[in-house]
Amino acid sequence: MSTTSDDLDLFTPLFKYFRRLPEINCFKEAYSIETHPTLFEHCPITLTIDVDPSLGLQPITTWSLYSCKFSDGLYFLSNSFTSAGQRQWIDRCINIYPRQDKTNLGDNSNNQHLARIRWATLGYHYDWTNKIYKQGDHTKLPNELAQLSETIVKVISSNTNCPMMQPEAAIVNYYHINSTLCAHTDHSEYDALTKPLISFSFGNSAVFLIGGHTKSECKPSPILLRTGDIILMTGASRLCFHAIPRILSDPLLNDILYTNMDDNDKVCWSYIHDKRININLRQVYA
Ligand SMILES: O=C(O)CCC(=O)C(=O)O
Ligand SMILES: [Fe+2]
Repeated sequence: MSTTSDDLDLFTPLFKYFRRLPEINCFKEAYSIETHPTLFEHCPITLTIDVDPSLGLQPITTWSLYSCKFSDGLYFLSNSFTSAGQRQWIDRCINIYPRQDKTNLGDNSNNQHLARIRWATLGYHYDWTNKIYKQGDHTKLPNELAQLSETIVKVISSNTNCPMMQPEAAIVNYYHINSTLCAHTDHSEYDALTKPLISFSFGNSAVFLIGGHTKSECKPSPILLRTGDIILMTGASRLCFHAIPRILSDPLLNDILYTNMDDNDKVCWSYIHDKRININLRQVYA
């Protein structure tokens, strides 16, 4: 069968390109406010609400919100976490969230297998084999995670046309330096597909590729995600193909996160210094 231009896969070649590109070039070529300022449109934040100090966030006046001109409905938010706040979220992802049985390892209640953890699900658990959520397969979404995503979505939606979202399911992804995440869309949220998906990055950096609704619709755009960055997928971007072709070792990570380490910080640093953690949250039901 011949391949027509309509079904030409534009995603995989770029995935392979970033998979192999020297790290220094990844930092230059993946879009960031510093390297590609014209691709981001600054959205002034006008809402001021009291933010619970336990969420590890900076005052809202310091947050920088941008809409991404290369992907309709995609928002990028930086400068919203304090360093101590990021350390606290990394600590939870290392010491609390993986201690349960909904992980790639099954039961990890004693956290003995942390080095081999790849994902943990919270709230409604995603069934990776059948690509569904089940009403009965549910544990409580940790309060602090629900509060964090509600706070951020509230601020973003008050300044954009992004709808509000009730967080019901979270996936925590753990990446080693050589890990990748293949191209996919997140479409299992039944009747909540008009609701945004929010995604937090901690630890080392990543190249995040976002393309179209099919792999052939458009060439994907590469975004640089660093520790503390947040992206929100809403509107057209909510159902776009995306992937992580590359984790990048961030030379500044120690300075950003772990100056003056106490004993617990040392444990966290020994894990995160060569990893990246992503937490993403979705509404599942209407
Ligand atoms: O690690 C990331 O930034 C993306 C994760 C993701 O796309 C997913 O879990 O569905
Ligand atoms: Fe995804």
